[in-house]
Amino acid sequence: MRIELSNVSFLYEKDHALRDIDAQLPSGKLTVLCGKTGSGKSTLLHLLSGLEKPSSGTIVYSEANPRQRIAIVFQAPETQLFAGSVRQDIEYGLELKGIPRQERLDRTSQALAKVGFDPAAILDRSPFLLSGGEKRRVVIAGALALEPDMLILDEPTAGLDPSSTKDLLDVLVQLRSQGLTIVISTHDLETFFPLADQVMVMLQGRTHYNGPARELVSSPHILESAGLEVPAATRIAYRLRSQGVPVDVPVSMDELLSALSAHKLSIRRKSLDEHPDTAPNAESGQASSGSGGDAPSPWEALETSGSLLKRLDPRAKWLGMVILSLAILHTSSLWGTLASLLVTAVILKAADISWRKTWKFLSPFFLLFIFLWLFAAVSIGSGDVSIGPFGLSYSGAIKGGIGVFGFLFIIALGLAFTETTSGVPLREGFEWGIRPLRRIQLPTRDLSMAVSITIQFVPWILEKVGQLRKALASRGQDTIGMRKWTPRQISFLFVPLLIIVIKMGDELVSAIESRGYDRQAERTSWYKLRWSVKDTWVSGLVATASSLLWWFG
Ligand SMILES: Nc1ncnc2c1ncn2[C@@H]1O[C@H](COP(=O)(O)OP(=O)(O)OP(=O)(O)O)[C@@H](O)[C@H]1O
Repeated sequence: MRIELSNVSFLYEKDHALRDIDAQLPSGKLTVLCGKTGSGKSTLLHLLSGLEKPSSGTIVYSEANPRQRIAIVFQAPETQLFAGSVRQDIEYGLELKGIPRQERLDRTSQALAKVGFDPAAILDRSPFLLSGGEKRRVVIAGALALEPDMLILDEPTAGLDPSSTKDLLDVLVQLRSQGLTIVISTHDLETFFPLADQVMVMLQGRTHYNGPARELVSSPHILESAGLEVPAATRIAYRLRSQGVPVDVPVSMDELLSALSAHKLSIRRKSLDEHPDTAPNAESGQASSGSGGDAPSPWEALETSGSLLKRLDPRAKWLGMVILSLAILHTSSLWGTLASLLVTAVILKAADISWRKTWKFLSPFFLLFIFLWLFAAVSIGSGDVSIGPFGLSYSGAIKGGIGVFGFLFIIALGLAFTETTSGVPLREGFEWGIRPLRRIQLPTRDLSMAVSITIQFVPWILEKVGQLRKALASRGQDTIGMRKWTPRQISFLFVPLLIIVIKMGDELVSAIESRGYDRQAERTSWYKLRWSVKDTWVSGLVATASSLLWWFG
């Protein structure tokens, strides 16, 4: 499959992740995509696979139905495994395509063999209990079982040991020789340059270079100006050339070694003092001590810039959040709901959060809230309108609607709060608020830590849900919206999500313990709470708005 991109740009919210990309990905070739972190590689892969649409520009595929013909393997393999056994996991995509049972099993076994497994030994194992390298190969087998025309791999060697990496490279070389078009995003230039038919270097969302790897290593300044390290073999070759050894610039260490075998090298020993590279670096000895004197802590530096809400003292935000939430919950009229909507909108604007982001954040709650709304409006037997055995009451519908919208506004306020307050200020502010409870022996410090971690977990979990949805969609689901998903597919989201959350919780506990967390010991805070005039003004405004809502809403 051949792909042609013309003038392709992509925006997340308001920020450009890709700008004006023009490129061709030739059929049956292996293209390596590299660039510094954040340069737009993963975004480009999502566009190529059809999981995202360009904000502008066009992507033309040489075949019809590209979504069905392109398989993508994302960065973290654990986000793509969801079934109880390796076999079920790989067969999932085939089931969606309506492939009969026996053919499914044959294709699954063949795909597992292609990535170096003994199918009989692994088919019934739980994918969650495999090692990182094995999980990655199972995910690739799942992609290959779909018999795609193009395979896209995002960081396939990250976290793999050298022998697993070599196994993976052998698989890729074999697949390319069978005509598969392969696109790989990677930071591992040493490993993939020797394989690449074409290299695309990304820089700040643009194509910085597009051409053969050999030309790229012949002009190492291109890699350097993109913030990438020139591969070791290339650097050694340049050093040798500068010292009079006539070697061609290689794309791999093997190539360099075989070029060197033609030369008789005599290595002159230099004393250490002659080496500028090994001279002690006076500046490096002056690393910052961390105590920093009056220098602001990392959190303080972060929170003195950005939106108005970001610059407020966390105590002002906690107070505002609590009194506004109480006032919103107290409203009982449609006017009160409209006023709450207005206040929430103003706060979201002050937090610089777009409507699109708010909508995306709230949408997972809609189903639950519609159910709660119906629950408030519908009763058995009585009501203003009868539908079979059920009755619909207008007053119940209005009361339920007011309550449901109130909760949605409070969740949106929570979004504004967590988006503008990082972990430490959030915890310090909360701890300050509940400090009086220490007198009744309440463990306020543990409580504030638990609350701050839990609050920060919410956006993280939503992001994981998004990744899992994309992983399922990449197996052949036609839409990445939730509406066309069956309950079984939705249930597939929960097992891996639960595993990810439990694993994250476990790692968090180990991290806290390994840092010597002692509940009794006094703590030195990195972050100083500072109340300013602006906090007083904003708190006054929020208190006035909350009082008006309370009395007139
Ligand atoms: N879901 C998102 N919402 C908002 N911005 C995003 C999102 N995902 C990525 N970005 C931004 O888009 C830009 C490109 O990100 P992308 O993940 O494509 O880079 P990358 O080159 O793949 O990075 P890495 O090598 O670290 O994986 C970055 O500035 C990133 O912060």
